[in-house]
Amino acid sequence: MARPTRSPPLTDPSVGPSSLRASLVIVLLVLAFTTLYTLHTLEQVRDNTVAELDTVTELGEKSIDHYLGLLQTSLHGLTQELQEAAPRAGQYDLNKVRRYGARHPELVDVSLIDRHGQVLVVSRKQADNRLPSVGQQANFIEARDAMDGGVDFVLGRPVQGALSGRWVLPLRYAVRDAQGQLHAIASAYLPVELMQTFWQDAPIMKRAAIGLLGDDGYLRSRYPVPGDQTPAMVYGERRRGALYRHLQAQHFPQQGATQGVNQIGGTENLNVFRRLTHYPITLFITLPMTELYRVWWHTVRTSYFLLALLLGGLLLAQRIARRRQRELYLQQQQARSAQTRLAAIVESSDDAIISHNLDGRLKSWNPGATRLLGFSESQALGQPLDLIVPSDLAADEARHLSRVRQGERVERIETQRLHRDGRRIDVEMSISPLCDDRGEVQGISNILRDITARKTAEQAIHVLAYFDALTGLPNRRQLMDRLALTLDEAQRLQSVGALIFIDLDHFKDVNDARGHAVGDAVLCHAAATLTQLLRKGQTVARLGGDEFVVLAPALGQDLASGASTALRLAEQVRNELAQPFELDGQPYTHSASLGLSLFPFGQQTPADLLREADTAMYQAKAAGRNRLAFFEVGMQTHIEDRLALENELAQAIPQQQLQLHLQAQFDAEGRVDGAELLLRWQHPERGLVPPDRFIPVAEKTGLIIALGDWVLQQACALLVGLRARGLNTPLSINVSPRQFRQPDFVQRVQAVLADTGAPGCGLVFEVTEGLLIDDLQETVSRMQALAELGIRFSIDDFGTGYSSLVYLKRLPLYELKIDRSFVQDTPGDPNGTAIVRMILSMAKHLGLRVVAEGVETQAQVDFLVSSGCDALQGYLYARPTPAWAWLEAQAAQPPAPETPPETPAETSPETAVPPPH
Ligand SMILES: Nc1nc2c(ncn2[C@@H]2O[C@H](COP(=O)(O)OP(=O)(O)OP(=O)(O)O)[C@@H](O)[C@H]2O)c(=O)[nH]1
Repeated sequence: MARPTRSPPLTDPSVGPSSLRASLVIVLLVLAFTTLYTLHTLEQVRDNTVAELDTVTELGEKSIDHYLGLLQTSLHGLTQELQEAAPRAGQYDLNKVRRYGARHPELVDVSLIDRHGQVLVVSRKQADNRLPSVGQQANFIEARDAMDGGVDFVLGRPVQGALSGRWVLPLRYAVRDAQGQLHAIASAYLPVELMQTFWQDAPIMKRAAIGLLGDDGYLRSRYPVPGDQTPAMVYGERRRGALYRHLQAQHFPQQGATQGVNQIGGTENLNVFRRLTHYPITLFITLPMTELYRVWWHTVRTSYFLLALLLGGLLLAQRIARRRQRELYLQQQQARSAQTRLAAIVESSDDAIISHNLDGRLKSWNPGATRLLGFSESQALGQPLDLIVPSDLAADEARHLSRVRQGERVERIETQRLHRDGRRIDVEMSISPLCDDRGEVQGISNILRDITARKTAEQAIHVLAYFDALTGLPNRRQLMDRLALTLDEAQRLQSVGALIFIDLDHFKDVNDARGHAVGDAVLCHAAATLTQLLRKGQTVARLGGDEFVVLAPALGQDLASGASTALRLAEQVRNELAQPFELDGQPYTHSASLGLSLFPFGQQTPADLLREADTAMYQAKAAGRNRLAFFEVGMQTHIEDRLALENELAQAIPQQQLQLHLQAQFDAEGRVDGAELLLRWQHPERGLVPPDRFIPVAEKTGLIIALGDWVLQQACALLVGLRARGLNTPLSINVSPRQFRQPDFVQRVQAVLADTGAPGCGLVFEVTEGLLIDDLQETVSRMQALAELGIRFSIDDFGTGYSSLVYLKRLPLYELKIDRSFVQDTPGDPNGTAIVRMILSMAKHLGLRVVAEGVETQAQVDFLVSSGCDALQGYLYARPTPAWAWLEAQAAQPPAPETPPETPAETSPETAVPPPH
């Protein structure tokens, strides 16, 4: 494992200056943008408003200028009329003034005033007919001064009528003499309300006001007049507000706009103005800035709303991003500290913690791994995993790794790893996948724990628990375990095994005479001797003291064969133990008594079996020691006898103890129609051994092959003898399945026929139905091969096996032999009779000859002959006779005998029974 390196400390980006800076930048940007936008839009709104109001002032100026022009022209007309009609200066036709006043009802008090201010005439009738003087009135004086300066028309500042109390605009026109000197002034008053009607329909904005401001600083008109202002306040005072100050300062410019605090209302207003073309008056529209702002707000509020949304969104996004960063920071911090902790744990762990990539190259290696496996980190890293995996465990390892590659974990398995010095170390191993963020397996980690000490302890415990300390052999516990398993298996497979209980004879004496140590050595020697005798699957155990047990399973498939093998094994054990040996140069001999029990029997338990063998061993001790005893009563004798028979049968052929007997078969007329050869064993001590005793032994031991060959030889020789004597009697011999199935059976038969010169057609091979069951195909082809040599086939003991027309049809058969058990049942037993009839009918149907075996009574003969049986064989006709003697007897008889042959001297009395007719 690479050493943990100190990583630079993590800083929380969500609380750092950069985060604050980011927020600040956003806010500043938005503020800057907002300001610029505000200024820009405000300016736009202002420009638009100014443009809009300017259009209105332009129109207003034209119409008011025109209107005043009309008034001026009208008054000019009056003055011309007065001048032209005056015979001399000052002698004016005052009626013209009155008539003019009557024609212009919109004008209040049309009058003519002399230059001193004395009213000469006034259009409106005065109550007392007195004409006042206005010579002291400021606006008269101002007008006269202006007219003296050459101005003809003066639109004076508003005044309140002395009589009407109405505020009016004085219009004055100069009446001059022939020299152009001012002589009189024609006056008319225009009510300010009349002027206001001009503006009522003007397209100006709500809360805006429109008006006319004279260069003298007095308003000529204003619409509307705010409710808190009296006409005197509006028209009677000289203006001091921003507009007038601006006009004054700018020397009354033609047009323009200015902003400032208004005198009326005291509000900050935008003033747009245009000077009348022909009069010293400026038309203005004044609009409170609040109205402008309102319009501006109306224009921009959607944008501000969107902007606010944007800002809110940005701040929210930034807040979320900050939170994310914080979470990430915390996660990283946790991961970092977990990593540090893990690295420390890995570093200090006693376990080997290693990892490798998917190609099996080692990627990390902790000090624990160095301690456990001897390789330093630098020696191990980059090396293949095989460095530490024993080659015989590579397949296991590959299996584990393929599971881990699928994402599984392999937990706490016990295995071994290679140390640098080549030792194998027992380890407990857990393997886990190392996955990337997406869960893909990128590597594999191994945690290896040294379990050598535990294994050694387990081993020691196991040895103590299951092995005998002195001899190292399995002890009683282990024996009982194995016995239980073996017994189960034997019961399942139905194979016979044996348990041999061995107790050394007089072992106590060894201890007493030579000491315990020598006694121990003797026990070890016995253990070694027994171990050497063991075959695969067999167990020898020491129960304690001088008691040993040999467990030998699967000695045979049946009791007889199992028992005889067990007996041989036990004899061998006894023999070997009885062999003299040396200990420290001293010769020793000892013997042992053996008890033998076979299994499985019924519900035998391991304890039963051990007790039985023990009991048998005590019998052996009681019988004089150095011997063996079977637990089963009578079995020993039986087995011993059978073993002896096996040995003796092997000698029977070379010692010419076998004989061939012959039993003739007769046809319905009592003529010899054939003969069956029967094997007899004439034992020197046992006398005549019956075939049912030695044939099974021969079958089991394989001696049947040799016996079969001998019989075939003899039969052929006999056949040749018969033919030499002019007899064609066919001879039947029994062929055992084992003999028939020899791979070279056909060749052997062929060779014997050739050797002896016997004709194949003189031989009938009797086979049992059992032969036909296994591998029918092979049987058929072999029979056909033999049939080609002329040999015919007969099914022996027909009816006791698996009769089936299927195979009967397929076989090259010559005859069927009805088993004696059915023949004996005829004609009395209806079942037997029915079976025999059925066989006869079937044989007839298949065209086969039928021979009835075991015919003993005339009633049977009568039944069989009447039922169509072809040949009869049995004691009623002839007992088995030594074959060569029979041959001689046959040769001596005249040919074509009508009656069955006389039985030879040694035959039984039954053979003398007269033949059936
Ligand atoms: N040397 C030695 N002797 C042992 C050990 N365990 C038991 N013995 C002795 O073995 C002897 C067993 O004797 P037995 O089998 O009862 O009697 P025996 O002398 O063999 O006589 P038989 O069995 O009747 O032929 C006893 O004297 C035990 O003390 C051992 O581990 N070592």
